[in-house]
Amino acid sequence: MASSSSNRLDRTPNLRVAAKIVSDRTPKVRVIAKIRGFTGLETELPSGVSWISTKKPSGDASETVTLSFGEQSASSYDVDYCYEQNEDNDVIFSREVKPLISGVFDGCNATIIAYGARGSGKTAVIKGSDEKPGLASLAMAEILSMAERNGNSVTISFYEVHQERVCDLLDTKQPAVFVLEDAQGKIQLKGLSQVPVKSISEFQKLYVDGLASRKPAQTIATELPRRGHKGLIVHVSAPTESSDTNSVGKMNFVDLAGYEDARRKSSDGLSLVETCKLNKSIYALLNVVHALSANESHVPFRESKLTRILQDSLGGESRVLMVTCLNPSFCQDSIYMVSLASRCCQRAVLESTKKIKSSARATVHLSHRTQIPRTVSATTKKQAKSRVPLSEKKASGRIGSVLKGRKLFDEARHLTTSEKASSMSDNFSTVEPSLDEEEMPAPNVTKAIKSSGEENPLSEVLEHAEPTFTVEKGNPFPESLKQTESTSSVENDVPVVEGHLEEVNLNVNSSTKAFSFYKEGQNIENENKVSLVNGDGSPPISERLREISNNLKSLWSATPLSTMTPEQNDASSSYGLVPFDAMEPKTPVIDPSMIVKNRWEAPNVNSPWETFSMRSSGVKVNLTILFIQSNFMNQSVSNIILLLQTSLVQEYLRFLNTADKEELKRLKGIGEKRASYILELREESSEPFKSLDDLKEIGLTAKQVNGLMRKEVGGLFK
Ligand SMILES: Nc1ncnc2c1ncn2[C@@H]1O[C@H](COP(=O)(O)OP(=O)(O)OP(=O)(O)O)[C@@H](O)[C@H]1O
Repeated sequence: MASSSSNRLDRTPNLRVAAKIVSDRTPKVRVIAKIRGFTGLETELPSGVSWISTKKPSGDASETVTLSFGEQSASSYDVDYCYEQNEDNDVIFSREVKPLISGVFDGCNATIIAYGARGSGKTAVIKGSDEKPGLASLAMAEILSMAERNGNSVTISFYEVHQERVCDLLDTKQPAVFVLEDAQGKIQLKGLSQVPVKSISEFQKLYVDGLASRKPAQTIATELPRRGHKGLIVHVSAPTESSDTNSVGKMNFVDLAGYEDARRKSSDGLSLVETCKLNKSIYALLNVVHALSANESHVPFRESKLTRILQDSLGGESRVLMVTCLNPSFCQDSIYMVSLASRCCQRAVLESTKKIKSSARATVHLSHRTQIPRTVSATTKKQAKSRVPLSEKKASGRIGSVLKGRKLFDEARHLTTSEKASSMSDNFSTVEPSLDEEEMPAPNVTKAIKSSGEENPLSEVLEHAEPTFTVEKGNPFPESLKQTESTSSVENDVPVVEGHLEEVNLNVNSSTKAFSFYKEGQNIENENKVSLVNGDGSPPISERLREISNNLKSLWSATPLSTMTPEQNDASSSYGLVPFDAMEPKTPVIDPSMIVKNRWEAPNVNSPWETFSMRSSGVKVNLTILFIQSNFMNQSVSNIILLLQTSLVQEYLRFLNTADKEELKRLKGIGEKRASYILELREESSEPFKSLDDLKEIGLTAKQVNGLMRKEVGGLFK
């Protein structure tokens, strides 16, 4: 098997060249993606049509590849390389893994991590099958032959981390494995067996065949479904003069449990608590990889069992290969996983972004350690304390800039924007941008909802309706989106941990941001009603909504509604609306008595205020009709509503970019000070407000902006 792979490599000179390039320039962390092939149950798309498109600069494995999702490439993310459906494990092995093996024999540990959404092909990549051996088998064959040449010995350990408990998969009689740190800081896995391996068939027996028959005892006892992270350690040792061996290096293969949004019902019956724990450990690993990739001085290894186990194979001189596995058909979790993966390889991107931003605007703290507040109530108090007038904030530097920093993959992502701002403000000696009293409504007070289950903080799952959209698996462009009730975040006593802030560098356009932000606005009250720290490790509402909005945009183009002509378009005609592109809704064509016709055109409009009020009222009329009708109609209406809302946001931003001071003050929430400040920003840039995020520049948090927008459009967004 391995020899067939190496034969193939020998016959393919450019693979050898690629392998050399990788080995010469190999960074500490490399993030690649692999799109898995279609299974028999999935409908293959016609040739040339793909849900994921890849932009490879020159097809070279050494250059960054941009992955885009959906027909209109609504979301795109960079990774170091992407392997297509037709590229098998042996290609990945030759290019990515083989160059790391010689390093292992030189004492440089390596870790290969397959991660991604459920069913994205992680096991197929790591373990593989008889026909298509996985990276572990291919590497093992190479390691064994090198060991034979060099006189080294090889042993393997195989473990599973399940709900933060570690068990030995090669010796199921072992009750548990303990992760200990010795006086020298070396990690010891007490209770984990190391089994000598001399041939690939022995390895197959232990690892591939053995996996099925050596199910951990707990599973057999309880028959509960079990989803954990599986790790294989291949130890290479050198003989010593005594009978002992000296460890030379090791190679780890990790098949992470599939990520699944905790707010959806688990597809394999995992409880919410279990899914939360699992996701939390995925975030912990990503945090570590990000910190390593960004060369942070602090790497949060202690955040999970898995990162503890891998500590000496991730840190130091070790090399890490992240294989982001992608489902070939629509999968929202896949997009989310790629977005996180891409942050781990944004080394250069972050630097360049920093330069651009700092010249144009205020300095943004890109990497900063901070603490997550213990409880929500503590955060709220801090928030109240930190309010200072806008003028003072301005004097102390450009307000809101620091808000662009964002905690990476952990619990802080579950804080509302204002809380994030608050927690950051404490660290940056900056403040939560407040609303001037005379200008703005009093902020909502965050209520922490107490969990009645003392032992289990997640036992009382609140059933607030934060909508999530799910689509049928196997259909890359589902025609309808199904709205499901989902569980909310719940209060969890989050331990104080250290993490990293990075600049938000979501590769989405401004319209997308505006779009998603508005959706966020719909839920912000729900966010406020429940406690804000979610211990589940699942993404925050804003992040999820941003994804959802991206997906909606791409799905929109794939629905019959968007592709039909107006006459064919049942949905739009029955609602009295003409089809529109995302940013330019047109006048509805139904019942003239219900619709304000041609307000979009606004031929004799003279001022930005008139334009804004006419156009926005046009949208409001459409929205009103849709809201009335949507009680009876299918999900497509919701899509239209969202797009109309987006257009309203665009009008609002356009107004902020063009209105004079007096006109600005006509907006709710904009007073003398804020209007002056907007004009100042416009002196620096002709169009300072490209998305609602940019409103942070005038000291408004997401929640506050949402309040403003809701005031502007009345109750339409409730
Ligand atoms: N290259 C491929 N071509 C066709 N089918 C594949 C390919 N890779 C994986 N599959 C199939 O896709 C399904 C999911 O694969 P796999 O079990 O490897 O995913 P996973 O990410 O490990 O799943 P989980 O999240 O449940 O651990 C399996 O039925 C597998 O046979």
